[in-house]
Order: sequence, then structure tokens, then C-alpha cells
Amino acid sequence: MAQYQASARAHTNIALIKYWGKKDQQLILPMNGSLSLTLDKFYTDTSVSYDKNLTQDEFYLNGAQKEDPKVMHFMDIVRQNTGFDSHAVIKSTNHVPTAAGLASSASAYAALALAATAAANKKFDRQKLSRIARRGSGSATRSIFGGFAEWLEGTDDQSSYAQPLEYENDWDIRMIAIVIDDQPKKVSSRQGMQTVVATSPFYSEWIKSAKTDLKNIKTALASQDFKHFGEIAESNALKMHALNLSAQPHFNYFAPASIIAMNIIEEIRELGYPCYYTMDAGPNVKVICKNADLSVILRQLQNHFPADHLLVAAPGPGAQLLD
Ligand SMILES: O=C(O)C[C@@](O)(CF)CCOP(=O)(O)OP(=O)(O)O
Repeated sequence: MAQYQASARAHTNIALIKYWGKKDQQLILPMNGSLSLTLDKFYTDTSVSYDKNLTQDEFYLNGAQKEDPKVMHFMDIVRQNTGFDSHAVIKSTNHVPTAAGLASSASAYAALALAATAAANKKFDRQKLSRIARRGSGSATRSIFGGFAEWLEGTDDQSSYAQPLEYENDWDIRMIAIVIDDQPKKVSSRQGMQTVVATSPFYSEWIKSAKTDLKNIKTALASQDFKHFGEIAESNALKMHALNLSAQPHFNYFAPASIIAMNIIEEIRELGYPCYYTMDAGPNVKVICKNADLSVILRQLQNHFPADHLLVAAPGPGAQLLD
């Protein structure tokens, strides 16, 4: 590895128990714990090269230089953690089908946390990397790990980090991302969750319900009870979106095709094929199913969606150095 240079790859994760509200904006501490699956198909590669002659960080995303205050602020947090106060050239490439609209801050900040600390010759443990990634974007906390990961709610900067759940090795779980459209989000996750915390009359019930869901989904995972696992994930996602509909001003992430996709997945389930859906801060619908049922579920979905809008992913690895 060249002096003060490192590259890292981190994969996107999809939450099955959602993070949707902060109790501390600056530290990015969540209102509740969450649980996700890191996917093999979608990832970000990031290189960081420190250069003492730079007076500010330079950030390139997919080859184009970008002014991104969030990235600059994050690099200041990295410098605080490493004690290495040089600026850097940061080059990040999102390996997500552009039409997919799945590019996530999760893989971006997890890859940047690993590359930026490694380039400063720091070998932080995964817990500390998860805490640093959290300061970039909450969901990035979980992308430090592969497979299923739980982001512990915690009470402060030291106690809020993710840890792996070693179940995915035994499960043949798959996720199909149905690409509904790639229009830029009307409401960013950061804005969306701030609005619901401040205005949804259901918010306190959501926190209670999400904590129960997290406990129950871990039991379902441990006993490989796919039906309960899927039911809890689907219900938790819908409760998150109910917060958005009940906020002031209300908002939602649904496109008409999102609702159609949800109804189709329920029809396929009624045919006897266990499959459940989740949705995040965008119109795309993600189907959770077992690999054994993947081909028949894909065939059913291809009656309604173009094959190239159905992206299949399996559990993926944690953040890793590329040098
Ligand atoms: O991933 C989940 O638990 C659920 C969501 O994806 C939405 F459905 C939230 C992701 O929020 P994020 O982009 O991490 O927000 P930040 O901390 O304000 O950067």
C-alpha cells in the first residue's frame, strides 16, 4: 500500500427493522435499534490519498469532482479520530446499476470510513469503524459488517454501533430489488425522519413497536422461521411509511408501481411461495425470499416487470480493504 493511501469496498445493506429517527442529529444516534442484510450485488469502492500540500479535501464521485459538505464534515471527524490532520483526494465509485436508484449512503460512508482511516495507517477494530461510519450516515453503521447486522441503539457515541448476527451462513435468503424508477427522491431520508419525529402523532408508538419487532425478528432468525421473519420485516416497513403519511406536511415514497408491486408480492405469497416486501426512502420495492423459491418468484414478477428491473442479491461481505 502506498504511503498514506488506501482503497476500500463496502456493500449496501437493506434494513429489515428500520432506522427512522434520530435522538441526536450531530452524533447520529438512532431512536431505536435496527437490523439489516448486507447485499453482495451493490457496493461502493473508495480510494483516499492524503497529501500534505492540499488545503482542503477533493472529492470525486463516479469520476466527477463534487462539492459535498457532508463528505468534508465526515473527513474532519476522521481526522479527529486518527489524529492525522492532512487533507486528501477521495475517489468514490458506486457499483449500483444507475437506473436502480439503490445507491446508498450506507456503502459510501462505510467504504470511506475504512479507506480514510487505513490511509492514515490506523487499523481500527470493526466496532470503532462502525461508530465512525455512523457519523457519516446512520445506515453506514451496519455496512461495516456482512450478512445480517444489528445496529445497537445505544445511549451515546461510544455505545451506538453495529454488530454482526451470524445467521446468514445457514440461510439461503435472497433479495430481489424491483426497480420502480430512479427519479431523485422528493424527500431525503435525513429530512424525512426529522419531519416524522417532530410531527407524526404515531412516533412514540413506532419506537415501542420497532423495539418489539427487533426482538421478535431476532428470535425468528435464530429459529430459521422464515414466515415470521418476513411478516415482521414487511409490517415494520409499512409502519415506517405510515409515519410519513401521518406527518405534517405529509409525504410518501410510493410510486403507483410501488403499490402494484406490493399487491403482486402478496398474490404470489397466496400462491404458496413465501415472499415478503420492504421499502426504504424511495419507490423501489425489495422482495425477501428463499433461494429455493427464487426462480418461480422471478417468473411471476416477470409477468409484470421487465427482467432488467429485477435485481437479485444474496448476502454480501463486510467492508474490506482493496489494496
Ligand atoms: O436503512 C434504514 O434503516 C432505513 C432507511 O434506509 C430508510 F428507509 C433510512 C436510512 O437513513 P440514512 O440515509 O442512513 O439517514 P442519515 O443517518 O440521516 O444519513
